[in-house]
Amino acid sequence: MTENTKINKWMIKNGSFAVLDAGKPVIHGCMVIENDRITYIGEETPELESGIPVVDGTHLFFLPGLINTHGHAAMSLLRGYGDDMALQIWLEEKMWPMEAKFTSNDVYRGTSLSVLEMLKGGTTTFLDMYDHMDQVAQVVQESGIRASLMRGVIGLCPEDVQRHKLNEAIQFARDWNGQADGRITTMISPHAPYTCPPDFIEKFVQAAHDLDLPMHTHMSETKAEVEQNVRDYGLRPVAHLEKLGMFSRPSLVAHAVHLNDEEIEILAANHVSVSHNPGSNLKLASGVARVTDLLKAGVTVSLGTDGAASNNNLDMFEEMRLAALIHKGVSGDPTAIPAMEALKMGTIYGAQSIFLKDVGTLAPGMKADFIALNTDQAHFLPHTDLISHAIYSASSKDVEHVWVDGKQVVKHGACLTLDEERIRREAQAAFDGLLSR
Ligand SMILES: CSC[C@H]1O[C@@H](n2cnc3c(O)ncnc32)[C@H](O)[C@@H]1O
Ligand SMILES: [Zn+2]
Repeated sequence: MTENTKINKWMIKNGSFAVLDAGKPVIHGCMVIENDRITYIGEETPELESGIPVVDGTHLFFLPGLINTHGHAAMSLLRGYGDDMALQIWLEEKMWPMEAKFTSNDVYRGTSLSVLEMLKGGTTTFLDMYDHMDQVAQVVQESGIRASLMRGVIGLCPEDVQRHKLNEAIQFARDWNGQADGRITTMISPHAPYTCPPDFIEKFVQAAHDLDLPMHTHMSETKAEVEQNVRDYGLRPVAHLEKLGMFSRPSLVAHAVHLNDEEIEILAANHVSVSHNPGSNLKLASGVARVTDLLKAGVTVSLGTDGAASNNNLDMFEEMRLAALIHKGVSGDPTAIPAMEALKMGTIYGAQSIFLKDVGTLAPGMKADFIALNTDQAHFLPHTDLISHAIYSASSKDVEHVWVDGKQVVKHGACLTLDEERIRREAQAAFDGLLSR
C-alpha cells in the first residue's frame, strides 16, 4: 500500500458476534474493519485513533455472510412456473423449453432479482451455474456481492455445438476469474453425468487442468439418474466421474442424494465437497442426502438453494434450518446437525466448498463479509443462545445490515447497490415476455 492510499477504518461496538469457536461461539464486544478486511474482533475495545467511525451494535447479532453453494440465479424468473413435479419431467417439460427462450437480457433481469433477494436475506456469496454468464458477472459487479461463477453446459447436442459451448465455458472462466475486485472466481462445470457424454466430460476435466480451476456438477440427485448411469456406463455416478478424472481436480458436487457407503468413501478420499440442497430435494421429491454420514466420513458439506424454480426462494436461513431439522427426523437422533453445525454448513464449510480461503468466519485477516440480525424481536427473546436462535428461530427477514468486502450493501433492510423497484418491475416484464414468445 502506498503512503497516499487512504485506509477506511471503522469499528462496531456493543455487538454480539458469532465466531464459530467451539469454546466460545458468541462473543459480546467489538470488531474493527480496515478496508475489505476484519482486523480485530474481541471482548475488549482496542485503543484506536480518535475520530474513526463507530457503528453501534446494540441489539445486533453479527454473523459471517451466508454462502449459497449451488444455484441458477436467473431461474427466479421461473419461480412458481412448474411446481409439484419430479426432476426429469420438470426439466424436460417446464424448465428447458422456457430456458431455450431466455435472452441475455432475461438472464440479467432474473439474476438481478435473485441477487437482490440473496443480499437482503444475508447471502454474501453465491455459486451460479448457468448460460449467458457475462450478464451474471455484470450483476455481481454492480451489486457488490461475491460469487463463484461458471457456464454450465448441457451436452445433449451435436458435436459442433458441444465444442462451441465448451469454448464459451473456457472463455468465461478465463476472462472473469479474479474480476470485480477479486469478488468473482470461476469454475468449470459440465451440467451432469446424464446430460454430458463421458468423452465430453473428459474435455471439461482437461480444461480445468489447463486453467488450474476447480469443477462443479450436479450428481446423484435422483434414484432414476443413478440407475440410468449404471445402465448406460456400467458404473454409478461417483465411480463414473472418478474414472473420467473429475476428482483429480478440486471438486464440488451438488445434491449427492443417492450414495452408498463406498461412494461416500470415494468422495472423502478425493476431498470432494458436497452442496446439500435440502429445500430443492424435498420439493422435487428427490430424497434426503446422507449428510450425517458424509460429515462423519470427513466430507465437507455446505448448503445451496438450487434455483428459485425448485425451492421456491433463496433463503439460506431456511436451508440451514431444514438441514438441522430433516436429519434429526430421518435418523431419529435429536443431536444430528446441531445449530452450530448447520451454521457452519451455511458459512465456513460453504467457503471451503467453493475454495475461498478468506471468507466464512469472523476473524482477523478475513474478508469483511458479514451480516447483522436484529435480535430485538419477539422470536429472538430471551437471549439464551443466539446461535440456536439464528438457526431455529430466524429467517432472512431478520437481516438488518449486510457488508461485502467491507462495503455496506444492505442498510436497515434496503439494498444500497441495486434499484429494487426497477428490478422487480423488469423481472415481471421479462417473465411476461417469455410467456408471449
Ligand atoms: C446448464 S445451466 C443449468 C441447468 O441446470 C438446470 N437445473 C436447475 N435445477 C436443476 C436440478 O435440480 N438438477 C439438474 N438440473 C437443474 C437448469 O434448468 C439449467 O438448464
Ligand atoms: Zn442445480
